[in-house]
Amino acid sequence: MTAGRGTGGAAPAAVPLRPSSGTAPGDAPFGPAQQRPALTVQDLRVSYPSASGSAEVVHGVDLSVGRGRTLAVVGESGSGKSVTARAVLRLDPDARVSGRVLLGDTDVLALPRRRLRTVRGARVGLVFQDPLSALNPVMTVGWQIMQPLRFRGVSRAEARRRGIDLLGQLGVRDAARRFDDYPHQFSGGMRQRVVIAIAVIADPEVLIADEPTTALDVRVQAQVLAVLRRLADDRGMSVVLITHDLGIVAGFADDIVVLRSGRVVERGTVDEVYARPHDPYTRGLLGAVPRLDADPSVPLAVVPPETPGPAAGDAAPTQEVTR
Ligand SMILES: Nc1ncnc2c1ncn2[C@@H]1O[C@H](COP(=O)(O)OP(=O)(O)OP(=O)(O)O)[C@@H](O)[C@H]1O
Repeated sequence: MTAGRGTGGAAPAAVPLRPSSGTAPGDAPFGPAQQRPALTVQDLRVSYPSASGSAEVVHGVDLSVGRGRTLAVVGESGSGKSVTARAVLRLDPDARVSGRVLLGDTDVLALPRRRLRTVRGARVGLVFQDPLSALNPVMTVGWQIMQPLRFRGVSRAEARRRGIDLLGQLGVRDAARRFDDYPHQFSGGMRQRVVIAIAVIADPEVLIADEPTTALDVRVQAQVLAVLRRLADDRGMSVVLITHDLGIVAGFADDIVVLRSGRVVERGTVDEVYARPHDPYTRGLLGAVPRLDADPSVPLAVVPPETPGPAAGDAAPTQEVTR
C-alpha cells in the first residue's frame, strides 16, 4: 500500500508538535485512532550519568511518523540520532529519559518494564547497522526468522512457510534452501535482509532502522533500501530511517527531521526540505552530499560551525567535507 507516499499524500507530514500540557500519560491527544500518527515523540530528553552528575544529550526532540509513511532522521555523527531511537524503546538502561513516546495511543515511557516486551519486536521492529552482530552465529537464519512468530504461538510449519515467503520477498533467491543456512554462509547484504526479515515478520506497526545500510557497499545499499521500501509499502508499515547519509534519503523517505546536537533544527517533507532548506546546518549538509553529476573542480560545501548558544557545551564538531 502506498497511502501517503510523496508530498501529495493525505497522511500527515512530520508536523511541529508542542509538548502537551494538562494531559495524563496514556491520554490520546490526536482524536480518532486512524488519524493518530503511528509514532509520536514529544519533548524527548535523554541524559546519562556523568562526572558532574548528569549530562543531557537529547534536548527536547519532537517528531511524528504518519501511518504508512517513512521518516528520515538525519544529522552528523553525535547529533543524537541513535540515542533518540534507543530511548523510544527504552533500550538503554543507563539513560534517563523524559517526555512522551506514543505508539498509536500507547504511552511507551509510562509502560511498566515487563510490558515493554509487548511493544519491542511486536509493535516496533528494529534493524541496526551491523547485521553480523545482530544475528546468532550458531543458529540457522531460518530459526532466527521464525522466533518472533514462534513466541506468538504460531506453529513451526506455518512460521517456516511465512519465513521462507518473506525471505523470498526480500530478494533472497532459493529462499527455501537458504533458510537452513547459517549467517556466515550469507553475504553482508543478505544478512541485512535476514535482520530485516526478523524485524518485520511479526508485522510491526513501525520499523526503526538505525543506519541499516552503512556497513554495506553502495550497490548493495541501494538494493536493501529498495526491498525495505517495497516491504513498507506492501505492509503499510511506518518506517523511521536513521542515517547520516543524506544521499540515501531522497527517493526513500517521505519526511525528514534534521538533528543537531540533540535538537531538531529542521523538519518537513523531503521534497520541501531538499528544495528550500531553512536551517544553515541543513543547507550545509545538503551541499556536502556528493553528486555524480557535480563539477569535480567545485569543492563540496562545509557544514557551518555551530553558533554558541545554550547548548554550546554539547556542540558538534565542525565537519569539513572533501570529495
Ligand atoms: N551510553 C552513553 N553514555 C553517555 N553518553 C552517550 C551514550 N550514548 C551516546 N552518548 C552521547 O550522546 C551523544 C549522541 O550520540 P548518538 O550515538 O545518538 O549520535 P548519532 O547521531 O547516532 O551518531 P552516529 O551517527 O555516530 O552513531 C553523543 O555525544 C554520545 O557521546
